[in-house]
Amino acid sequence: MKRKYKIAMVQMDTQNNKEKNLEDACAWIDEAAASGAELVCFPEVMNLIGKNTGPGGGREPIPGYSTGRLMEKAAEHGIYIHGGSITEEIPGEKRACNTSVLIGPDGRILAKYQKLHTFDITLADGRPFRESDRIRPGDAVVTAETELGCFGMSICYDVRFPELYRLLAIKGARVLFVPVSFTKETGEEHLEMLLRARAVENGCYVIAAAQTGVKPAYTAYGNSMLIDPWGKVLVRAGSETGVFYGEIDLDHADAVRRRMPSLESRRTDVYQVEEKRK
Ligand SMILES: O=C(O)CCC(=O)C(=O)O
Repeated sequence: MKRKYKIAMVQMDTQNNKEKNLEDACAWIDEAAASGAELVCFPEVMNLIGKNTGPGGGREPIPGYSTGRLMEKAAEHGIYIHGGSITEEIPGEKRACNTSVLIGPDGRILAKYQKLHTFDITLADGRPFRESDRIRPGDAVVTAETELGCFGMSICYDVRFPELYRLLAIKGARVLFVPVSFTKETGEEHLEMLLRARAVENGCYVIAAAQTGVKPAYTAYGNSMLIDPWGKVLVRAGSETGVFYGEIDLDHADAVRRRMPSLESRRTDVYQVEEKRK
């Protein structure tokens, strides 16, 4: 297993033109691979965000067109790609899923995760935001054992539910994916705090590749971040699009867990976080 490697986070301003979004994504993968990144990570709904795509619009099966493009690129460069998320068509279902894939260096999908917590809130200006109208939540906690270590999967609003990340850590995750498309208002107040908390409490790296720019329903916050297991912000983007590089060092992650053994000090005789469906 590789203990130290370079990663790339792609910060995107995904709009209502799937072909352009994917062309941009592929160009960024080429750039990241050329610079030696072994893992390239994308934000939530990386392939299409638009008014006219309609409720659950732009959905695709997985594997399908968008994931296929990423799979080809992973195989071409022999790298891992975390596909942020796309809207997944579920046969026979009215609603789609908000789904992440992790693709291995041979171009195959190693893990698939469907967002567990749908973002249903009233925005500060009074407008309702109801992701569950078009997105059916998933029902599985997903980790992936790879040559780069064990990854834990999650998406955006999930970051507000610490039990999920505790479970991911208990299942062995050392690096947590949190692809985001946070609203500017909640991002400014909460994103860094939530990402750092999930990193510190679980002794894990957190990779949060983000959407930026003005979308039909909200302005995305940007600020892609890589956080180390001690809670340090190693890399932080602003509101610009592009590729941001950082390093994962699993020996450092081990050292942090030795220094602060909170996972080991849990009182499972008094309380327990439990996975209900496997
Ligand atoms: O939790 C938040 O404040 C934002 C979440 C969000 O935008 C999402 O899950 O799509």
